[in-house]
Amino acid sequence: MKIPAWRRAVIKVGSALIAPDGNGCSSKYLLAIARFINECRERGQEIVLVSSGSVAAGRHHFEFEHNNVPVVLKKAMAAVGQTHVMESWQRFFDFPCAQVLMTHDDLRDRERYISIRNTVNTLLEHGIMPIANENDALATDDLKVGDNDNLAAMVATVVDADALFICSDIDGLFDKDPNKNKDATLIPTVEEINQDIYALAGGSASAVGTGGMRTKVEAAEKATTHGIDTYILNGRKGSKFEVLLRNENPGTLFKAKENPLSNKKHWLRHTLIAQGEVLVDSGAVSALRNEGASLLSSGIVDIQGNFDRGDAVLIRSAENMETIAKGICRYSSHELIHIKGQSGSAIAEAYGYSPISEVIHRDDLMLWSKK
Ligand SMILES: Nc1ncnc2c1ncn2[C@@H]1O[C@H](COP(=O)(O)OP(=O)(O)O)[C@@H](O)[C@H]1O
Ligand SMILES: N[C@@H](CCC(=O)OP(=O)(O)O)C(=O)O
Repeated sequence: MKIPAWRRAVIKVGSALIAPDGNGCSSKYLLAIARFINECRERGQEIVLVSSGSVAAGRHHFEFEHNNVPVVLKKAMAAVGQTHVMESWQRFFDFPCAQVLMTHDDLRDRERYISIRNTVNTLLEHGIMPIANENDALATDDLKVGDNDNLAAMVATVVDADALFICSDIDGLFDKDPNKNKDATLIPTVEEINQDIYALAGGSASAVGTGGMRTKVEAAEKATTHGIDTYILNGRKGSKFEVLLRNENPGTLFKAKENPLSNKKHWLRHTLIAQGEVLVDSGAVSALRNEGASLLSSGIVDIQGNFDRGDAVLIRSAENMETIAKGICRYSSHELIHIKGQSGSAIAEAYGYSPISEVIHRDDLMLWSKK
């Protein structure tokens, strides 16, 4: 069966392919990937590469105890390794490549998110191939995406790709970890990513990989809800790229959702991290779910966590703790403690000012589907 046609794709290449020995870059597996990229470009298709490997490529410059690499050393490895990663890729191409480094902090800020999109689009318009990676040399844990599978899915949504190819050291998603189970079988197509699919996905077995299959399924969920077909394929096998060039499924295809989320709703759902929780009463739950209403202060029962104005929060039912929605809150947690449960007029009377009545405006709110 033929796979859906695509015009713009993100290809994610893991560390195990770039630095298979965990010590410097190797062209062993990159040649076949580069050939595929060249062929796609000749066909008029656009490619954005998300390349891991900066830490693995920079390791050999440092001395360290193998099981205990300090974070500061990893960042230094990434800084020097990133130049090797770029050099490695550029050698294969007659067209220029451009380095685009980002952190999660850049993606959750709406202006910087749009700025990344504009830069990448401009590079593509000029025939330059963007090569993205996390800015590991600078980012601290709370500013990071942390793995390049999720980063690649975010990049794919930023640039409105039609396809995401995750090249790994394994043929695709199996019904159990094939590195531990000889009888594992490949799942060629996933229509719906649910808890059963997550339950199959284990961690990484390699010394250089991050996240294993779990982060790949998370990435597939992010991308497919944006309408992007997502594939996991074995980047160690050059034949898999020939399969792709014949428009056939090279591994596991996670099918794109037919009714993708809008750009802003997707960003809210999959990129922003909730900084706290707002517990609401049953009236508010019903107004949010059934009437398309904004969240007003009168429906708020309790607040959990510390957050600032403009942070994302989860809205949960105080009755059964079910998550109802995620939204951008116009008040800080400290402000909400004072105005929770009160109507606009009561607040005006008590405090002598008229607050904005919507704590979370409808346009800044993303409903969860009902259990
Ligand atoms: N159900 C599964 N199907 C396939 N691979 C799995 C599964 N569960 C865990 N894995 C592991 O995930 C690994 C791929 O992830 P990872 O090592 O992070 O690679 P990469 O560097 O390409 O991101 C596989 O080699 C395999 O050991
Ligand atoms: N940003 C890191 C890679 C993180 C990562 O997800 O690695 P991998 O699982 O090999 O794709 C680096 O360049 O070393």
